[in-house]
Amino acid sequence: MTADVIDGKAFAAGIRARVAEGVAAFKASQGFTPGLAVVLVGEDPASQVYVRNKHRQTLEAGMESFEHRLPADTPQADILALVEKLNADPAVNGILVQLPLPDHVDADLVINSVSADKDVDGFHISNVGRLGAGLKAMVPCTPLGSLMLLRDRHGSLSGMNAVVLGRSNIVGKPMAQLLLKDSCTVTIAHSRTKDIEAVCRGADILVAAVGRPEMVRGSWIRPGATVIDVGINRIETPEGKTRLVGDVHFAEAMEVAGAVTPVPGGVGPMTIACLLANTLTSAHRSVGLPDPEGLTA
Ligand SMILES: NC(=O)C1=CN([C@@H]2O[C@H](COP(=O)(O)OP(=O)(O)OC[C@H]3O[C@@H](n4cnc5c(N)ncnc54)[C@H](OP(=O)(O)O)[C@@H]3O)[C@@H](O)[C@H]2O)C=CC1
Ligand SMILES: Nc1nc(=O)c2c([nH]1)NC[C@@H]1CN(c3ccc(C(=O)N[C@@H](CCC(=O)O)C(=O)O)cc3)C=[N+]21
Repeated sequence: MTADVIDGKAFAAGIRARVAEGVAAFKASQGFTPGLAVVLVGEDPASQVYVRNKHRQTLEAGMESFEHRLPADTPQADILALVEKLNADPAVNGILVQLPLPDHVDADLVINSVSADKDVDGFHISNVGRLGAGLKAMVPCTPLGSLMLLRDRHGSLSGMNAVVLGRSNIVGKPMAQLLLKDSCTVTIAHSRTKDIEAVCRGADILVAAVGRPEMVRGSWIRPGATVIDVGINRIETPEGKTRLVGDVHFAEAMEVAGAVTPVPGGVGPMTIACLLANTLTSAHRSVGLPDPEGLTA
């Protein structure tokens, strides 16, 4: 049997179209345009591509995009001063500080200096706490996008066994919180997990976010399971070129799973679409409008 390929690219385009409609309605009723500010420190080439894509898609959704590129040796105080300025700017509804930050910068300090209401990444400690406590929060984009794909496929996730591979603050932990909120039975596996293959084989839903190219083999997957591959790994081919692969061995997964997200074209585009969705949500909340329909967790 061959698994279904979950088309994250197409799904993300649909989300962006809905965001664009929401932005148009927001402008008409409120008389101003929602805006997203992105702060990039340093010249990491992968980050540059990603930031450029975000900029283009933000404009396509009808929002304002403010890019702030700072040199890698920018003092921490200057970064904090920029964030303060963006916090106070009424034209800015969402703020994203691209990670990783250079070593001389305290990333936690910078993340928590962003106003929690404008924290469209959902990384601020009060959003982390709010999500954990089941309160209204800004939800991290990658887990939110993954959840949307799962809900689209299954409707209700209630009672399903979900295994999240990876326990980072930006993907693994918030993913587990969202699955728990949707009444899955959630297991979080990580580098110290014993017999990780057997743990994964118990999953109806397997979310891989480890950053290890093709670590999840076909034998790790329960027949018919839904596999969400968050990993983005650039590897060298035998011909000396590079290509992107996920944390899941795609060809093997296709033989066993019920559905698999590809890399590229799976979770990645959903992350950016959810960033735009979160920015619209933040604009709604800033003026006391109800959350936009179908774009939140
Ligand atoms: N598609 C998208 O939009 C995004 C994709 N990514 C990608 O997702 C992947 C994960 O990112 P991120 O969460 O930031 O990564 P981190 O490096 O922060 O976390 C990786 C996690 O995987 C666990 N892990 C590492 N090696 C193993 C192993 N051999 N066995 C079991 N667990 C292991 C680590 O365990 P421990 O805690 O024990 O060390 C850790 O919890 C990366 O490929 C990244 O590029 C990230 C963000 C967005
Ligand atoms: N504050 C912050 N928030 C983030 O959300 C954040 C971050 N920092 N730092 C880096 C990671 C990584 N990330 C990706 C988003 C989209 C794609 C994406 O669109 N990928 C395309 C392909 C891209 C390509 O071809 O290189 C795809 O999978 O189809 C990838 C990676 C967000 N991150």
